[in-house]
Amino acid sequence: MKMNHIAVVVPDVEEALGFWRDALGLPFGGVEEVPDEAVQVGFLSLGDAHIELMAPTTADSGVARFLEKRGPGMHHICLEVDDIDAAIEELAAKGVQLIYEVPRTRENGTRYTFVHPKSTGGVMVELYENPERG
Ligand SMILES: CC[C@@H](C(=O)O)C(=O)SCCNC(=O)CCNC(=O)[C@H](O)C(C)(C)COP(=O)(O)OP(=O)(O)OC[C@H]1O[C@@H](n2cnc3c(N)ncnc32)[C@H](O)[C@@H]1OP(=O)(O)O
Ligand SMILES: [Co+2]
Repeated sequence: MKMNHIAVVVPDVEEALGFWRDALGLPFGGVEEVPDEAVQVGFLSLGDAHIELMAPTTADSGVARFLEKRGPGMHHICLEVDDIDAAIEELAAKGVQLIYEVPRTRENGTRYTFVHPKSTGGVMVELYENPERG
């Protein structure tokens, strides 16, 4: 298992690049819309992991509520697993609450789910199926 990304909620991705790309100098991969999650995201490279900047695109999403309630800041960490179905089964059997019991699939084919913060002591954990997995 390895760290894939750390996600930061921001009001505006382009504006947040002023620090993460322009001041810190992290390579930026461009802005993408993720309609399934009602977010606009921008990934910046950090070694073989990433920073994911995330801005809500609707007012009634979990991310919008997070921004409303808590303001901008850390939203989740994303860990890579080799087999997301096995990981979900194993975690569920241990009483861990998964947000998507059936993994969602991103446009790039990456399958993912989230562990509810209530099961982790308050840190939302996203699980990505290792995109290099054969
Ligand atoms: C771009 C795609 C993908 C990627 O490729 O990386 C992404 O990263 S998409 C990221 C956005 N999508 C998600 O976050 C989906 C999973 N999240 C959810 O389904 C919801 O946000 C939630 C976690 C189930 C919360 O539901 P919500 O309807 O917002 O309820 P509340 O606002 O009442 O929150 C309940 C409870 O949980 C606390 N909370 C919410 N978000 C977080 C968080 N990120 N980290 C820690 N805690 C969080 C919230 O504070 C509430 O706690 P209490 O107030 O103590 O009840
Ligand atoms: Co993420």
